[in-house]
Amino acid sequence: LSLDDPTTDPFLVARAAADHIAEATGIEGHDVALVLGSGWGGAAELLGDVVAEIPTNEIPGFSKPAVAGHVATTRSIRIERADGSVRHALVLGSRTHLYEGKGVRHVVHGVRTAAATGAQTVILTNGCGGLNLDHGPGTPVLIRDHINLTATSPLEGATFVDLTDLYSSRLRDLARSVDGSLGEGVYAQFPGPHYETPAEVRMAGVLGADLVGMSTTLEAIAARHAGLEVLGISLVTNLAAGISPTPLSHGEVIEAGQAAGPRISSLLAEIAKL
Ligand SMILES: Nc1nc2[nH]c(I)nc2c(=O)[nH]1
Repeated sequence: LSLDDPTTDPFLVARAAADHIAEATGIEGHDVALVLGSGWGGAAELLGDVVAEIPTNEIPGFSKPAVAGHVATTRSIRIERADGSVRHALVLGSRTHLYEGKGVRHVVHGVRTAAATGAQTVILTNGCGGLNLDHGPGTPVLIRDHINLTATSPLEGATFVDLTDLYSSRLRDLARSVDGSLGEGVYAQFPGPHYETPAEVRMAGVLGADLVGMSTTLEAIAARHAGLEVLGISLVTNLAAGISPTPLSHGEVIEAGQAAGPRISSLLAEIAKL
């Protein structure tokens, strides 16, 4: 059963992955899945008790992490809600970017696996470049809609899927009930791995984008196709190329991401508990 074999049904691999997760964590079904992008790493611990932590590369369909030595783990977290009910969150340990060249099936395997575990909701987070000066580095922004500039799709064959309200307005309202100051934006995914030129950033702005990144849109499409309700949140880690009058230092970008860590981690934990 390999995603790289075109004759393999990718949903069978997701099923095998979900069965492995149930067996390895002892949790039969998960309710919500989280994909933690750059800057969002601290959220898992605030969600609740880590019931189980398993090596991601032992789950069918998840290949070895790109970064040698970094053992990505997938965690099952028990969320106790205010009304005393319990939900299980699956925090996917690794994200495959399109630019890794492993193929789009790998990019969306995590969300397909999440759906196969029984999750009804997926929260996709990422780090991105911002086009608006009022959403500077360190600002979390709710994704209202996306522009997929990857020229590809995770769906195969005549799989026509409506993407209206892809980024659930219900979940965006819930997120704002946690933090009313949260803004919204349109996220454009470029293939990467290079960053945009100032001209490409200007183009993205003309097209209506507020945020530019290299992930999320393909995962969101696959999540919707798999029946998941989607919430997307970006952390503006830097102003996109050409937006800042003064070139941003890398140190400032790292510092802004780290400074935002505690705030966005507690924000995400509060939202996931709803
Ligand atoms: N495409 C794109 N992706 C990003 N990821 C991060 I963090 N910053 C950027 C950015 O400026 N552009």
